[in-house]
Amino acid sequence: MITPLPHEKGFHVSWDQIHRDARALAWRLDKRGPGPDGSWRAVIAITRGGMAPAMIVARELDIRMVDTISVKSYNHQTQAEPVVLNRPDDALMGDGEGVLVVDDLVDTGKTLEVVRQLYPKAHFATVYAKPKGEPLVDTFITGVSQDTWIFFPWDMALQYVEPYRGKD
Ligand SMILES: O=P(O)(O)OC[C@H]1O[C@H](OP(=O)(O)OP(=O)(O)O)[C@H](O)[C@@H]1O
Ligand code: HPA
Ligand SMILES: [Mg+2]
Repeated sequence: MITPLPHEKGFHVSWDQIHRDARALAWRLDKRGPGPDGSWRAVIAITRGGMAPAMIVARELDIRMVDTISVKSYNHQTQAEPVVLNRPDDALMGDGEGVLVVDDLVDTGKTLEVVRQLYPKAHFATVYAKPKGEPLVDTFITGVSQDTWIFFPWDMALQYVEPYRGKD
């Protein structure tokens, strides 16, 4: 028996696409920080999905202080309560003032809700956002419908597909 997927549509993102979109996110955030020149003082990546976008944002904005917070919410497409497994030193990040928290996407917003409680003054940025999560994110690049599952390049591989004529 085939178990139906909980999401009707698939949005497949290539490495090239995530690179372009994460760059667009960085450019949108440029000079919008609370520093005297609009700079941000640090980036926190929400692992694991936020690590690639956070690296690209930090590179574009020339931010060298980069740390991670480990949050696990999903097992494949099944959601559980988010658990914080590891987080930055409080002395470095404080209440999040001047800190960019970066993730690949916001879906229901539960992950960002947990991280926001830890860093109430941080700026929350994701590359993609679904409608339920939008109120939890300050800046994002592309909106995707709630019934869509986003497939990232690190979860996919190039695969052979049967020619159309060979299917029946
Ligand atoms: O808005 P939410 O409904 O909370 O979902 C969004 C979060 O879920 C995914 O992470 P996941 O927990 O699957 O871990 P991963 O980043 O290690 O893949 C994704 O990378 C976001 O962090
Ligand atoms: O649409 C999604 N794609 C990948 N990971 C996710 N985690 C929550 N929603 C998603
Ligand atoms: Mg994640």
